[in-house]
Amino acid sequence: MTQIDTTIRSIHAREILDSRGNPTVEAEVTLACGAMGRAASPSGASTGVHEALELRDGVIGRYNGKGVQRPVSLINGEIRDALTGLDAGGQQAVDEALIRLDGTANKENLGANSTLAVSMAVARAAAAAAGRRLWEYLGDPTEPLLPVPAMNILNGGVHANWQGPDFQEYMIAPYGAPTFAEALRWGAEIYHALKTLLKEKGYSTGVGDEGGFAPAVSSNTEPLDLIVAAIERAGYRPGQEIGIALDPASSSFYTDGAYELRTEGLTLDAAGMVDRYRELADTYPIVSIEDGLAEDDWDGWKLLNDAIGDRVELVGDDLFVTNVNRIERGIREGTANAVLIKPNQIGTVTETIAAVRLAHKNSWGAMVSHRSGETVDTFIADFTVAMRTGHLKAGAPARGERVEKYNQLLRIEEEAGNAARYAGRKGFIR
Ligand SMILES: C=C(OP(=O)(O)O)C(=O)O
Ligand SMILES: [Mg+2]
Repeated sequence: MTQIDTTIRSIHAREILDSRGNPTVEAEVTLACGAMGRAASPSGASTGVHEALELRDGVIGRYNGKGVQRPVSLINGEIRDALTGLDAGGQQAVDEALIRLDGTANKENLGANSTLAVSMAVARAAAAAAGRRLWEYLGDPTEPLLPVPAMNILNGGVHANWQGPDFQEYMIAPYGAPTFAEALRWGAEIYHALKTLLKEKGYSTGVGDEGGFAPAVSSNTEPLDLIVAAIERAGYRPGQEIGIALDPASSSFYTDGAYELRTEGLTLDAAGMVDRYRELADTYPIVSIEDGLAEDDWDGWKLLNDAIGDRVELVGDDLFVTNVNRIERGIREGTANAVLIKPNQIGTVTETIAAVRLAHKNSWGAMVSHRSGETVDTFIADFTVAMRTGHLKAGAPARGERVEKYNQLLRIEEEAGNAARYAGRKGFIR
């Protein structure tokens, strides 16, 4: 049998638009055997200061400085030159070449948007050459684990232009469903029930960046009451069948030791925020809180983990930025019990896998995540199944760039057939 030649023959990048109408980078990698992989980098709005650099042109004029001509020409130049001739089947070696070429800890020379698009496209091309689906190629095809979708049905913070609550994301997690397909259906039904409820109450049903509604509520708890009512109206049991996950994204309302809850006219310190979260966890079926404290408030995080870490998943996003060095510190100091996994925070598939593995090795949760600025790229859906993370967040069960991830998971569940398992409540480890 002739060996399939997976040598990288050509790499091409172009500028495309993301879901916010901002330019982003798409890369195509073609192999000697003719197989091709295409992938696009997403982009955050509430980005952590410790994330790897997202390289943009910075010149006012073209897309108001948000252009990506530089990353595009880096891929079509230096990156193509360095990677051409390497074996796409060796993902780690290809990613190491990217890391070496960049030469900084934070992808400051090439930009994580450049490296990630290429890294993901390499994996796709290699999977295509091997005649395997991406989730099979990236993981163990005999153990596909379909994640609980944490669906963001009510948007606040910067994702709603500060018109809604201070907390950025209110998500529903249908862990009681028997399959992923059912979980998605339940979520969509609750989304529609919430829309009806909002209309009845005279709220706007306009949506934020991730497709959730963005009503001008008067507190950060009102969305929780609305969501519990929507769950019940759709015929499901809050707590038993559907959990609630929060991402306050608190770095965005934190300055110098003070958390400013503008909606409620209240300023709290870390201990005040911890009391608040404890109360919320006592009152509502909250299974997960992401970025409850700010990105460098390690002491505040520890307080929170000591207070409710035994019963609520506490996920570090801006705190850990998918970076093994920061995750290691978190594990050492006991500041959280889970990590959010965003591939573009670190910039290669291999480094993203390392972050998931480190979390799992320490019995921490790993929740894979989209960005608020997305494309229809579905890499994270396959990645979640392959890494068996048990949960992922990809926005509302509405809007093309969000549902495309969920729709891909429907395809995967079907492809996996009898081998498919739905993570259910175990998707949230606590
Ligand atoms: C998805 C998120 O938002 P962004 O992409 O804007 O960082 C988040 O904070 O988890
Ligand atoms: Mg977050």
